[in-house]
Amino acid sequence: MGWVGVGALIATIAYVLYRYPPHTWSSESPKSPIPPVSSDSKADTVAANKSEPTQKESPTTPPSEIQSKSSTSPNASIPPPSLPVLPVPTLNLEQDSDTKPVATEPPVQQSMNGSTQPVASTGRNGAAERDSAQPSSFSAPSLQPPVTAPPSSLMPPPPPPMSRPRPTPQPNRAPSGGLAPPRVGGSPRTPLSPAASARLAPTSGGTGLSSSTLAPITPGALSLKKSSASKRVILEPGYSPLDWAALAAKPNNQLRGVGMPPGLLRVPPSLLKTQNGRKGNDAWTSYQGKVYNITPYLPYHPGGKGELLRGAGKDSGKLFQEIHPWVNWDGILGECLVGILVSENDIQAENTLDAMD
Ligand code: HEM
Repeated sequence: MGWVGVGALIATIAYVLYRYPPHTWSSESPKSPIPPVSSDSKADTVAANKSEPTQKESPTTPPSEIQSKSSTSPNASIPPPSLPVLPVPTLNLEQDSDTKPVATEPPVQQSMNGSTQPVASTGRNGAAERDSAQPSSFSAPSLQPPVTAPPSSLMPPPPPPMSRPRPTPQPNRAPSGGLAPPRVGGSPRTPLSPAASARLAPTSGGTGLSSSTLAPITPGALSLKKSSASKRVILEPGYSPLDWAALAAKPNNQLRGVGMPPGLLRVPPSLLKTQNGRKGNDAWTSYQGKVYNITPYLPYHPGGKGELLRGAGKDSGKLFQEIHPWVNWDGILGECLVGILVSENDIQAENTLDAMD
C-alpha cells in the first residue's frame, strides 16, 4: 500500500499535469485548475460555446473584463455565475397595467394582423386592452388567426328580415261596369226574378245577356284610361246596373223599340243618322257592324245620358273603346239589338230587287 499508493498518486498528478499544463491555468481560478467536466469532448464543447457569446456580451459587461477573458484561457475557466441575458421574447398574456406605454402600438398590431377588428373599440375594454398592450411583434393577438368578425359579444344584432312592400289597398272599384254604384236614394232594389236570372245566362244566339259585364280581354282593353278623374254619375234610384239586368231579362221588354219587327233590320248609314234620339225618334248607335237601340239604356248608363248620346245616330266604337274598353257591350245591350249596319248601295240593290218582284 505504501509505495504502490505513492506511485499511483504520482502517476495521477503527472497525468493531470500532462493533460492540463500549468500555463493553461486561468489567472482567475488558480486554485482549481481541474475543470468540472469528466470527458475531453465536453470540455471542448464548452470552450467552443463560450467563445461566441463572450464576444457578444451585454452592454452591461465592462470592456476590460471582456478583454481579460479573451486573453486568458477560456478552457480552464469556470463559466461565470451569470450568463449574459439575451432579450428572449416571452409570451405573457397577464401583463399588468404597468406596461401601458406599449399600448401606443395598436395601429402596428392592427396592420400586422390584417384584421378588420377595430382596435380602438376593443382597446377600451379590459381584456382587449391588455392584449393590445403586448409588444407589437409578439403580441398575443398577432398569434391568433385573423379575426374577420368581432367577438360574439360585440356582434351587431342580426339585420331585420327584408320587409316586403305591402300591397297597397286598391280602391274598391272593380273594372266591371255591372257593379252597382252606391245608392243615395235608398229605394228598394228590384229583386231578380227566377226567369230573369235564367235569361242572364249566356245564350248561343248572341242576343242574350251574359252574367258578366266585362268584355273579353283584348290588347286594346288593357290600355289605361287617359283621364283618372271619374265621370260616373249618380244614377236615379231604380236604374242601377242590376235593375237594367232585371229589365233586360224580362220577356217582351220591347228594348228594341215599340213596334219593331221580330227580325233584324238592315240599317244603312242614312237611317242610322236619323235615329239620333231627337224628334221623338229612338237613339240608335252602331258598334262592330251591329245597330243597337240605346234609348232604354240612357237612364242606366253610369256615365250619364249625355255621354251615351254622343254616339247616337253614328258608330260609337271609337268612343266606347277610348273610355271603357273593358265593358261588355253585348252583355249589356244584347236585348237592344235592332239590326245590322249595311251600306247605302246594298240598300239600293235590295230595293231594286224588291221592285222587280
Ligand atoms: C258614346 C258612347 C259612350 C260614351 C261616350 C260613354 C261614356 C261613359 C263615361 C264617361 C263613363 C264614366 C267612366 C268613368 O267612370 O269615369 C261611362 C261609364 C260606363 N259606361 Fe259608358 N259610354 C258610352 C257607351 C256605353 C255603352 C253603349 C255602354 C253599354 C253597353 C256603356 C256602359 C258603361 C258602363 C258599364 C260604365 C261604368 C264603367 C265603369 O265604371 O267601370 N257605355 N261611360
